[in-house]
Amino acid sequence: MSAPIRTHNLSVRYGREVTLHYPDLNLEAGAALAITGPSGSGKTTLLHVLAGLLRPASGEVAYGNLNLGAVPEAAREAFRRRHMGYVFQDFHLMPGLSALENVELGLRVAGAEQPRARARAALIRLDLGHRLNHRPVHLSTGERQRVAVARAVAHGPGLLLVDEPTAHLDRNRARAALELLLGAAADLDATLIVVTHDPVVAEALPARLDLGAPAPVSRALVST
Ligand SMILES: Nc1ncnc2c1ncn2[C@@H]1O[C@H](COP(=O)(O)OP(=O)(O)OP(=O)(O)O)[C@@H](O)[C@H]1O
Repeated sequence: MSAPIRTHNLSVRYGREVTLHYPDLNLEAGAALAITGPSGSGKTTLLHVLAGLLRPASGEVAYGNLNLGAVPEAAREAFRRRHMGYVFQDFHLMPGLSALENVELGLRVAGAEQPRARARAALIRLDLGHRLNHRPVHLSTGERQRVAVARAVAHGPGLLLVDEPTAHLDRNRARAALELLLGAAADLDATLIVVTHDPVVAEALPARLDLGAPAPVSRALVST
């Protein structure tokens, strides 16, 4: 289920010293947005707020008719598990589990049926059929990333949140990672939000929110 995303008046506070204020977002269902800005401008923090992993000090995040901050934590978590996929910058794979088990675990947590078969299918779709039983330590960085993407998309989320997808990759692999994400989002008809320092990634997405600009730089689908 992909839904429009709207934020209003968002701010986040870390202790007394750091307060981050965000421009309002207004994304149509199925949009693709790059969040850019200098180090420390609050990109990852915004992704965490959009995922419901971090409570803002003020403001609202709404997915369609659901106001994420207004529902109890259990409902927020259930929504996150069913409808969101998150690819962390350093992947957050379980080191003791194989590629297949990592993706399967994500599906079990999401409450999906036939988690093993679906995990296998997701990995095969991402050309990892020959790495199903390898643990992360025995995979290349690009392969680990594909496992992380497979885990994020296998349950069919309507929203895919991705943090620095090309940070660890050379130019060719970065392009492949970008195509992988765009393809996965298109397959799912999902909204894609990507935090990135990489101009190639930012240019490939139709909408951009630049947190470092004096006033937010808006392209299609982002309103302030
Ligand atoms: N858990 C935390 N406790 C205190 N301050 C934090 C915490 N997480 C982030 N910050 C601060 O909030 C600000 C924004 O951090 P954030 O990681 O969101 O920025 P970013 O734009 O993603 O940076 P980078 O590009 O370096 O990853 C920074 O000043 C950072 O030091």
